[in-house]
Amino acid sequence: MALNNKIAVVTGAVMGIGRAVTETLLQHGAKVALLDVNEIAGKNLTETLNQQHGTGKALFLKCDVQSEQEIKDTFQKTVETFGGIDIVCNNAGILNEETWEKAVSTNLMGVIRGTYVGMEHMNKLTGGRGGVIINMASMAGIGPFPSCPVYTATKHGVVGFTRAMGAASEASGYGIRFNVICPSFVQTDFLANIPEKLGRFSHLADAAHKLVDTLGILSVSEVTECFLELATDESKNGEALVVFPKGKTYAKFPSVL
Ligand SMILES: NC(=O)C1=CN([C@@H]2O[C@H](COP(=O)(O)OP(=O)(O)OC[C@H]3O[C@@H](n4cnc5c(N)ncnc54)[C@H](O)[C@@H]3O)[C@@H](O)[C@H]2O)C=CC1
Ligand SMILES: CCC(=O)/C=C/C=C\C[C@@H](O)/C=C/C=C/C=C\[C@@H](O)CCCC(=O)O
Repeated sequence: MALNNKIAVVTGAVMGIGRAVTETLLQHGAKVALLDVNEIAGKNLTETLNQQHGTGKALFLKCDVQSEQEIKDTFQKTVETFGGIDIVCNNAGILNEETWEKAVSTNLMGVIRGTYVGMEHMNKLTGGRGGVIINMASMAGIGPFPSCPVYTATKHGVVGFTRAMGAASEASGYGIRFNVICPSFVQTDFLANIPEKLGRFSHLADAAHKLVDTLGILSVSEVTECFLELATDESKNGEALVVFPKGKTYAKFPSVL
């Protein structure tokens, strides 16, 4: 699928990986709705992006992915502004083992909300034109991360949900591909103040930092390369693409049948 003239929604689009995905989409000729809770930074970034890529290419919409209504309203506004939705990147996520309910509501439920509302506009069975939904999980969605069990649970959930949606779409004829990206550590603000975010597991921060030293840290552009691959290769559906500084590979899962 070519990205030129496509319409994308990116959640958590104002910083880090989401910003990099947004900029990559714009560089490839797509229009992008940037959804984020950070309104000031979002409006400033969107003004800059429209100066760089042409007026009307980027649209900021304040949205907390914990709110079903805000997701519905901002996706609808995207359709009204740009004329449809072809690509959704459910990227917004947090790590906080103390306020773990918020992490579940953001990381897992936010992805489910964004997927289901995106489908309302994209599903070929209900008048949509199909497309691709790419969810942002983590290596912690593949292997258990001892310092953050709830974060691990949310990301395992995102991987399983996305793979199941890919299978459901193939069986149903939605015309939508569903894929998930599982990065190891990525150089963003997300990695700041980790011990405070680990709560009752803060005693495991040193081990986690040792893991960072062992695995290394990805740049956001290494993650956007994975996004581009999953977005444009129409053979990819139900895939989990794992990316480390040493390289990337499609996860293989045991068959239970
Ligand atoms: N940085 C890393 O080491 C890794 C990050 N990830 C995942 O990638 C995604 C993005 O992470 P980063 O860019 O590193 O984080 P970041 O903290 O740099 O950016 C996250 C963005 O999401 C927004 N956001 C947070 N909660 C939100 C909510 N409820 N509704 C809407 N927007 C919200 C923030 O305002 C921010 O703009 C997350 O899902 C994270 O779990 C996955 C693997 C590694
Ligand atoms: C200091 C870093 C930290 O404590 C938390 C980082 C949180 C966010 C980044 C996260 O999405 C990346 C996780 C990467 C995990 C890598 C490997 C896991 O599968 C843990 C494997 C542990 C093990 O098998 O020993």
